[in-house]
Amino acid sequence: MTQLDELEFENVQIDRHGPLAVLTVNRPKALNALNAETLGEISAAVDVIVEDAEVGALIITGGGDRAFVAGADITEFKTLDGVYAGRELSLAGQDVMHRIATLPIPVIAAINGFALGGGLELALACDIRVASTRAKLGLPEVTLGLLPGFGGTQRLSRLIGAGRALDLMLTARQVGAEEALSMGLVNYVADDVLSKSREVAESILKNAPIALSLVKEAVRRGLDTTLDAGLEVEADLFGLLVATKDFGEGVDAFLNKRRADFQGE
Ligand SMILES: C/C=C/C(=O)SCCNC(=O)CCNC(=O)[C@H](O)C(C)(C)COP(=O)(O)OP(=O)(O)OC[C@H]1O[C@@H](n2cnc3c(N)ncnc32)[C@H](O)[C@@H]1OP(=O)(O)O
Repeated sequence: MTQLDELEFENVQIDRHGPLAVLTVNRPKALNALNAETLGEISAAVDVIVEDAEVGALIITGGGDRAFVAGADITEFKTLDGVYAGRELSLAGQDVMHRIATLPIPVIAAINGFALGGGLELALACDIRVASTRAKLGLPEVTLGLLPGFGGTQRLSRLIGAGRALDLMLTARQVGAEEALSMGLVNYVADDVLSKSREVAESILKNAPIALSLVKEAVRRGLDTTLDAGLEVEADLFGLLVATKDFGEGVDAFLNKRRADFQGE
């Protein structure tokens, strides 16, 4: 099995800091635009991260000091011909975003600059978004005669509501970090986005890992169904957690006024 530390890619860099992995999309000359190679590398990296029991949280960020990710690589659009090729590109991008969204560990987008088009869609696939004060976020696909095809039409509407999402998608305007915060598009704004993301990750990592994973699952599955069905999912997952050793540890730690030592069991 490939180890995380052994991975070597052209456009993606993985760093490990104990239980925290940092995935950097690293094509600064193209503002980290997602060409096919980079999408494939992100996907491969995520596959290895999911297998690595030592990794408890992931931060995704962009290389260089200007961009998180400035979208899908527009230079590759020139070779797109026809409905079928367009649909395949969209499905391929959606698949990568889905892999990130369904990772069993918390994922934080450290948005260190432009997060446009597929770049914002990448951030939307993460659980928590931290934006730099210099960040610019938007879905400008209609300026190219496209729509956000890496999950943006669906995830943005679910996150901030259809009205706000349609405003961003139809005007193609870019919003700064403070406006993004006010509309719930990002969770935090910080000067040092990586350090803030690490701080958020560390506070998450104090908690029980299986509980974190099932919180994600409950929210994700609930968004795709009715309230009644979502409440069923919640009760099922709650039941599973009550059967974990970590639940016993958490309750015992509370009652004995000590810090819990969760093992992910
Ligand atoms: C399903 C998903 C669809 C999509 O994601 S569609 C794409 C959505 N994204 C966009 O439309 C954004 C495209 N980029 C821009 O509008 C601009 O860039 C910025 C506003 C982000 C920054 O502008 P400035 O400061 O003037 O920089 P610069 O000279 O345009 O960019 C530096 C280099 O980066 C390349 N680049 C930027 N974004 C992309 C991209 N999305 N695809 C391919 N290349 C990109 C440029 O071309 C250029 O390169 P060079 O130095 O060789 O001229």
